[in-house]
Amino acid sequence: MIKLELADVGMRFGDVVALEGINLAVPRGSFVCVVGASGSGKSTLMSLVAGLTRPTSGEVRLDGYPVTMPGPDRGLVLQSGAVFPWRDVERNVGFGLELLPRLSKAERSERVLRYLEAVGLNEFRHALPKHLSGGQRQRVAIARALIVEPEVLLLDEPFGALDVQTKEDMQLLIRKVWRDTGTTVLMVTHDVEEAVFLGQRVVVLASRPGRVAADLSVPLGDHRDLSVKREDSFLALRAKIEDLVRAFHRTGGQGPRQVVAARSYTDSAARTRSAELSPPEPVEVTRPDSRT
Ligand SMILES: Nc1ncnc2c1ncn2[C@@H]1O[C@H](COP(=O)(O)OP(=O)(O)OP(=O)(O)O)[C@@H](O)[C@H]1O
Repeated sequence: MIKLELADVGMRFGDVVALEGINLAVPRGSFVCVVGASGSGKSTLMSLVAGLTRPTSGEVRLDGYPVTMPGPDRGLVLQSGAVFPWRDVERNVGFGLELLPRLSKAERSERVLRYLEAVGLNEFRHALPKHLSGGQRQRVAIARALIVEPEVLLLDEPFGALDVQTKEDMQLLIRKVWRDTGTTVLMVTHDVEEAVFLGQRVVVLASRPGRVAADLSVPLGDHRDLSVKREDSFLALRAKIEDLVRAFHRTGGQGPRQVVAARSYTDSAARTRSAELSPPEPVEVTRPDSRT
């Protein structure tokens, strides 16, 4: 059942420990969001899962096999919504299929059409990216990642640059795509509201070093519309997670005495029950080393 797994993953950049002892299992078909303050290692984690970089310790596994490089089994969408400016929408979306030579021309056309429709871009199929809005360009990037029908969709702050209205449209779109295709989604975002709305689980990263501080289930069911964001249970969970992000965030340069959380909190039991969640008590501790 486990699809994607990070086993004791660590990542150092010289003296900087970006990630340390990350253990995370993303089961097949699930939607997991990772949140954390700036510098907590979210993009580093995504880059490891995408296979763009290798961890300095531990292993990322997909279906039990180590991830060592990028592959069509993982579709990656970045905040920038990188698209080829010289290709029209249709040829941008169809790009990934060029790497799948076994498909016939008719199959390619059918798939391009299906994914253009899925992201609502059919009428823009012949437009160049420079004539699209930011949200439309991001739809192109999502369709291009989805069209190869990856095992796992990796979303790295994909809606970070969009206005609120477009962002919410995209959130609804990605939930629909997830439900319709049954793909596995791992998303990193600094937006806690977005993480709670989209995820079945929200993983909180502590910073310096990046590690899993909390892993909470979102007991909101899989059929959500935007009105859920105003419900008390949603607002309460959002507030708890925002408190956790704050509690586990360390800023540098403050000397040996820092406010950090004393222990990690992993609500693994909550993955199988819709239970009341309780955050850790952030406490003031004296760190043995003063390196920040
Ligand atoms: N190539 C690199 N070389 C050196 N340090 C790096 C490199 N990439 C990341 N880091 C460091 O690793 C830590 C985690 O960075 P990362 O970009 O993964 O955090 P993040 O949570 O994605 O931050 P943000 O939300 O600001 O994008 C930071 O301290 C960062 O300075």
